[in-house]
Amino acid sequence: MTDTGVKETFSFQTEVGQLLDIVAGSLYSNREIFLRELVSNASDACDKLRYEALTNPSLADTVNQFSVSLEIDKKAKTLSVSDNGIGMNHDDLLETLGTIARSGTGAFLNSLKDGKKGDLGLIGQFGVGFYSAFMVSEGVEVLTRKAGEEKSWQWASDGKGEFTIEPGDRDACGTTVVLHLKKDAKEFLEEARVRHIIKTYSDHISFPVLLGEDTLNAASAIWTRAPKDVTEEQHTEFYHHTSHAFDKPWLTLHSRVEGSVSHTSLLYVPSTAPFDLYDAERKSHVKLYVNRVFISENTKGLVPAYLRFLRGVVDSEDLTLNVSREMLQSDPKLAKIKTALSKKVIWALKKEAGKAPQEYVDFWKNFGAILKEGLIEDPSLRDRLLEICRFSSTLNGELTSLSDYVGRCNEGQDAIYYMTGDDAKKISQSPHLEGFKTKGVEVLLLSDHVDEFWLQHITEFEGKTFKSVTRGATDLDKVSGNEEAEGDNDDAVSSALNDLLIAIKMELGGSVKDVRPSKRLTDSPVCLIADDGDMDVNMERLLKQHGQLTDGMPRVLELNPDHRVIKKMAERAKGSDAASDALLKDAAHLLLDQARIADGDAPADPAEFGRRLSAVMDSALSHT
Ligand SMILES: Nc1ncnc2c1ncn2[C@@H]1O[C@H](COP(=O)(O)OP(=O)(O)OP(=O)(O)O)[C@@H](O)[C@H]1O
Repeated sequence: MTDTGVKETFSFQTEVGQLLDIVAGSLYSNREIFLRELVSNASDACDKLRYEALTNPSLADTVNQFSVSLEIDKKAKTLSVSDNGIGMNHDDLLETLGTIARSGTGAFLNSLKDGKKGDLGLIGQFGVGFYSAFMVSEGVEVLTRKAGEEKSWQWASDGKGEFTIEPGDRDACGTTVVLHLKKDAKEFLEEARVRHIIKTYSDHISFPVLLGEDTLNAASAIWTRAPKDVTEEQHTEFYHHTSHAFDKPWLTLHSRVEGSVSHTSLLYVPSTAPFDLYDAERKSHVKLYVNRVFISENTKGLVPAYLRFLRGVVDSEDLTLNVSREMLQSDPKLAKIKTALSKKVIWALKKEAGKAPQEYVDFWKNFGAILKEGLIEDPSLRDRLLEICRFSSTLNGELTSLSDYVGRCNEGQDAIYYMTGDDAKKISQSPHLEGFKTKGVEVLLLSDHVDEFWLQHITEFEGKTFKSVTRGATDLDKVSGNEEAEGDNDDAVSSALNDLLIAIKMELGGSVKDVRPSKRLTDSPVCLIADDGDMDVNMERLLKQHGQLTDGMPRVLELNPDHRVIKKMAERAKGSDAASDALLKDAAHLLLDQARIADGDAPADPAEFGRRLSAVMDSALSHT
């Protein structure tokens, strides 16, 4: 849309309208945060201009001493926030101050839609940026001029559905936001109140925040201060500012590296999972600064995708300032910083896991699935990552490390047994685990999608191979365990079962790869397994879900020789002509469907399944 030079009226995007209704009507107790949001925007605008001016020489003379100025006018009952940053033109105003810019706001609205209406505490959790001005204002004006452009603009709204844009009058680039305070918000005309708010929430802003002649904040980039000089509160505020988060950082890593690529990093691990963690883009959120000049929010190549939960900043004086963001991404120095950061973070997590194991479990529940992507993507740090991984297992409800698992291995056990699936609880009840449980052999229960994939890359840990309990033969015989778990004698089993195995195999034909006696079952009659070298059952399910596979491969059906049903069927198969025994044939199909159902799949042919079930029940009832 282009400007007409006169006053134009626009409607807010529907979502903004909804948001403003909530914001304006809210009695949100923490409403002073509007000032933090406006100062934060002003500081971002200064950062943006400082960066633009680096690559655009025509902007050089717009770069002054950057600052954010507050002005209180008691008579007019206004509070203004001004900056000499990048400013906005007509299109910017339309695009940004009328629509939802920050993704967190969208998430906030969605959460209200999800039935949590009235839970206004969430405003604090998500932050609503510029629109929070309407918590305290009956009207807001924005006077702005974009750096490098001649025209100025005035945006105005009472927050009731519409806003206007008209030509304005401003002689330098930057933005002034004027708040016409509501009657119940006069406290924000008090200097002492304003000073206190800035000190509390905006002390970390690296530009001076001025009230008259006074600078209200420390005005030095927080990461440049000595770690011991930064308080926990200051970290929390900076974390909120830099990552638009509203929880507390779980872990703060502040350090300086001197060397071929010197850099300072101030990184935070959130205590709650950010909402975009599983977005397909897998964006990093660590800000890059070169010599205190803000370069970019999501620099590719600075932080590996598997550490995308990190927030904070990295500042290096050894990167070249006047190259484009794109060129910077392929700078080998950036790769060095990335490796150093990755090692540092993994090391710190390991330390934390040892120091506060319970808290580490909470961290793991939030970010473990993301961190495990590194097992695939970062072979150089794979071993260190494996050390800090935690897994559910059949031992108890607790998470375990691989070292602890290996420490508990039974005599003769040379494998780390695992089972993958969608849901840890469901997997834990799978028939495949019966033999392992009775024998007291621990099995890892892996329910993150990524598990199936890293297991393709990693075959062993501390000399023990990873082995799926749903694939290939079990080698449980070699493992010592609870005596009662030892199966019946094998020879007797094979002679009694042989005819049944052949009969079932003939009846099921190509729908199974083989039919074999099982060593992993104790309670259930059957289960399906993948043959050695075939794709694991869960992997096949995942690929099908993602449309990358249409037909699965036939599986091996394992029968429990000690199960009553199997024993009876074996007797029957011996005594009669199995090929013409309708009941035996139906039972063979039912067993296959039973195994499929136990895996969470549907019977191959539901109609036939129903018919066979009725036939078998009819027969059973007729004989009792
Ligand atoms: N003082 C300002 N100078 C220049 N642009 C501004 C200023 N204040 C706001 N804006 C523009 O308005 C947009 C919306 O601001 P808002 O605070 O609602 O969200 P945001 O700051 O973009 O959120 P996020 O920082 O999460 O991206 C900003 O992205 C920016 O483009």
